[in-house]
Amino acid sequence: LSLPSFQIGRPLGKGKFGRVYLARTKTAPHFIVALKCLHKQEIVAGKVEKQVRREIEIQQNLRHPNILRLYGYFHDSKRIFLVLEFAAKGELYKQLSKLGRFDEKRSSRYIAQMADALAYLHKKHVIHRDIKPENLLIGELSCMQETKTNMSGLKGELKIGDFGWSVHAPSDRRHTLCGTLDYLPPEMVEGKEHNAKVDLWALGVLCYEFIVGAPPFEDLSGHGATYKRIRNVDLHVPDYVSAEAADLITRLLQYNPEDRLPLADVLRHPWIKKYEK
Ligand SMILES: CC(C)CCNC(=O)Cn1cc(-c2ccc3c(-c4nc5ccccc5[nH]4)n[nH]c3c2)cn1
Repeated sequence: LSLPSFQIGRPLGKGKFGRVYLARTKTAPHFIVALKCLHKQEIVAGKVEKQVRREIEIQQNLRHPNILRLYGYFHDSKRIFLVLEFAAKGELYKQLSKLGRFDEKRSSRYIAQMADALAYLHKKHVIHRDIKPENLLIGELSCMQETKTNMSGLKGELKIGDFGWSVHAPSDRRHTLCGTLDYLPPEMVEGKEHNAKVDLWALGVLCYEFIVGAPPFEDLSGHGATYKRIRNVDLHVPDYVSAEAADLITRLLQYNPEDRLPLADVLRHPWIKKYEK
């Protein structure tokens, strides 16, 4: 695996440490991949060498349909190249910005896929800690998967695209900084120690944002106001949201991490089961 074996295509986006390009292997079978180029001196300057090694280590060992694959990596004197899975339908948050919000069927299927991926991660003692629309991609469903997993009529399947990826796309809806604020649970806002249940809180925030089109505690008057709303779990569910969806959101957005609905129960929740067929 090395650079000359790839034909490089258009840029797909800018990650935190570098750019991502559409790429294809020169020899048959022609694999389409997302090739991410990291600059070594940026990693050294950013003192993130250990973090990048750890993220590569983690992502290389993960195998789940809703987690973006890292097929491998190679480097030359100045750069590290990550050979990542190509998600055919691109970045989820662009679809969310375009549509404003998703209907409950699509939201339910996406939340079920996220719960499945998080259950897999937690079993491997990986806490994601950064679940938000900017880190999610939408893949292509093969016709086989379409039938097998009853995802008929769904627009592709979700892929958690990062373990350290933030896009600085110009059209991003929110300033990257406060975007990260919206998904923080009370225990992290209050600087207490946290565990895997932070992902349950984030799943609740994600579910709300899919259906409503904005995160539940967003307060454009500033960080302090958002912190306060998170700490007070100041949640207002609009009345167009179905009772089952509101029930799942409320059971996840619990101040006390121990009170949050476990992933196994999320996957059995009526709002998830009702769209499974
Ligand atoms: C920090 C590093 C060591 C961890 C490894 N993970 C990443 O680098 C995370 N990452 C994933 C990407 C990424 C970005 C975009 C895509 C795409 C993609 N498909 C598209 C289709 C249409 C329009 C845009 C698209 N982007 N597929 N796979 C991707 C992968 C960028 N950074």
